[in-house]
Amino acid sequence: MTALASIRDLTVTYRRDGGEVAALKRISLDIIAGERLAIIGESGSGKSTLALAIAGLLPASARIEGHIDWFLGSTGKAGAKAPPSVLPAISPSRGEIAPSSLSSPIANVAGDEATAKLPISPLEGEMSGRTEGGLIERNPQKSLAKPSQPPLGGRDIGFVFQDPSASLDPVMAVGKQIAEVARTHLGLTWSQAYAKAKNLLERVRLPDPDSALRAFPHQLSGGQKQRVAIAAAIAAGPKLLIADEATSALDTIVQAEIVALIRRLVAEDGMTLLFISHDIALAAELAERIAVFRHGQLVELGTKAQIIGAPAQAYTRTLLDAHIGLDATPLLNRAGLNA
Ligand SMILES: Nc1ncnc2c1ncn2[C@@H]1O[C@H](COP(=O)(O)OP(=O)(O)OP(=O)(O)O)[C@@H](O)[C@H]1O
Repeated sequence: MTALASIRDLTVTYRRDGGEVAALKRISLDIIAGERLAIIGESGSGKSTLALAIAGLLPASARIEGHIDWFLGSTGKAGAKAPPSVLPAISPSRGEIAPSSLSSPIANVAGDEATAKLPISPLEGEMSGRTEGGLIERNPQKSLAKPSQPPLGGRDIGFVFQDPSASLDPVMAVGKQIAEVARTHLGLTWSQAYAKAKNLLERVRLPDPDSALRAFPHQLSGGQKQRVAIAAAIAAGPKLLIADEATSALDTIVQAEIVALIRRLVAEDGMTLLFISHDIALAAELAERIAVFRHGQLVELGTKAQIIGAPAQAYTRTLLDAHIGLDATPLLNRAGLNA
């Protein structure tokens, strides 16, 4: 097992109303290549902040300490020639990956500088010497590989947000939105990119992909829009797919269908999945490992069986106890649901 990303001592502090909010406190965590890792915790525990930090999408108001080493590997595209712009029509304010994410501000560099850390904070050199707080992963994956170049948002990392309406351009046909990602990152012609978009719409099981290509987001249901957002997120063949509360805005049946869809696509494309949810039952349906966050700290990390069957922390037990229906038949196992 090798790490895709190795997060060390990650601390994120937001400036707000003249004060500071510590959103993440010295998080150390490996994301293993090919795994499905769920991040769970109550509202405000820092889950989204972690996702944004990994994707290099934190706002300028965030102070970042610590570092993330990436190991995109030989099949990684870190060395590939990157086009100058990424998803030009999609802005971070609408919840998508933007040109600012061309490289993570918290990542190491390769080559001779492989062990050097990039400046990680607007207030440079703020590596904390504190040791208290946060759970350090017991058996972090020791990777002998040199860190690779930081990932390119939209190409190496696909991001699916909670609200598909906010992440899709309302005045652009969905086919073009997907094709644009493929064209930008894979260097395809428009006609090749549209063919890819159609194939992706088929893969995410949108009915009538030919007409769906020409549809605008408002003509689609919430679940269909999320399928389009997922298609756009995977259009460039990212190694890591981050789904941040990607099903929370959907009703329970559609939620289960989208979870099933994500699981299928991740398996088909060999992606690593970071699935962020406040819903421990949903996370348990999808994840192989679960990391439990509370108040910006990683309080427990283990396999699904460990976390669900024998949680070590009282907080994890509370989360489990609070979840009515965890023992019920998982929605995904019920008949009639389509991925
Ligand atoms: N842009 C921001 N500016 C200031 N504070 C922020 C910002 N984003 C998040 N926070 C604060 O950081 C803390 C962690 O927030 P975060 O959104 O990461 O938690 P979360 O676990 O994803 O919560 P939720 O499930 O409600 O989305 C919270 O106290 C939140 O208010």
